[in-house]
Amino acid sequence: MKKDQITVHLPSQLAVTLGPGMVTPEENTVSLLRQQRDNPEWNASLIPYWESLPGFGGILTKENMPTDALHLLQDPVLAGTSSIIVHGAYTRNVFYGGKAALVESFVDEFPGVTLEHFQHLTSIVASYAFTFPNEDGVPTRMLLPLLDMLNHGNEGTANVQIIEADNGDIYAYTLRDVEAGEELTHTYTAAIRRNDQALFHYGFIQEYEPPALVEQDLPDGNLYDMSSYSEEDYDLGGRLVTRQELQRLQGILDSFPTTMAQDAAILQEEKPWWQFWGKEGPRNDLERMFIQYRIMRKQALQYVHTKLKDALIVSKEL
Ligand SMILES: C[S@@+](CC[C@H](N)C(=O)[O-])C[C@H]1O[C@@H](n2cnc3c(N)ncnc32)[C@H](O)[C@@H]1O
Repeated sequence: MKKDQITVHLPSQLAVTLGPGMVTPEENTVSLLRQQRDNPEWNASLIPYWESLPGFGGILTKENMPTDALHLLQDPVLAGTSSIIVHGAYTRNVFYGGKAALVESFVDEFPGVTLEHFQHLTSIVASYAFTFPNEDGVPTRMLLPLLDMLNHGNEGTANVQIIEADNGDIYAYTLRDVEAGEELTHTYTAAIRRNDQALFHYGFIQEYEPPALVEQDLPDGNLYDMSSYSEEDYDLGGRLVTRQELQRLQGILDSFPTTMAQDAAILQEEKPWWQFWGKEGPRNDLERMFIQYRIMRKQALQYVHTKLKDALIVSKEL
């Protein structure tokens, strides 16, 4: 396909509107469940779409990620008090009626919808939905069949862009020429190029060359916003080329309980089936990813630390 060609055209009536984009995915999920219950014909017409979505365990995000292995991340932010645990608790809290403004009792309003079902659906809403303005210009979250089959590609790599036309129809069009057989990807948000954000919001991580710092390791980084700093600020003459910054990075590196070599060895370990509650050694793909996450994080810190040290030596500050 050539650049600027339409790869998918989704008529507006096929969009599943979930409500305002600025509320929590839990609220959007309650709205989805109500629509499914109140419009059985519409719901039935979408069965092929519902069936195309991942089943239990097929998607793990901050809403439904198991917490017993979070320590493997060696990441007090992701596994700490402001993060995956808190988000999981919020989702459960909504289900158990702790947010009565959303739903007083799931059991009464949605008999048959289990906590597991609600967590799973919320995770899908959080990681599959798009936000576009509705006819009044209000940012609105919606599920877009077909278009949500596209994986994320970082800026510069992604080959399609998704836009909403004035009539509400949604299009994916090519950003460059695309070879036959090439996977189509679009950039969900620029922030996903940082692995803590990718893991938190979408349940995956990516390898980079050169390695990329996670968001929270940049001086003003956090899980919700892009930091105003980047690795280029560690280049010679860059605004992060200071001895204090070198110490800050060293402090983070020193805080890890294992080295990269130890992590690599742990990743290779086969966990005997009887050692289920052992301290280390991955038991499944999720645990493997958690250990890979901490390895990639350390690689990036080490890479940037070396680059910064070299810049300080060249500029005679060290
Ligand atoms: C909107 S869905 C994309 C379609 C999904 N892969 C599927 O088969 O249904 C978003 C989810 O796909 C996965 N995903 C998207 N981009 C990815 C990528 N670049 N690498 C790995 N997984 C990705 C993540 O699980 C993410 O939460």
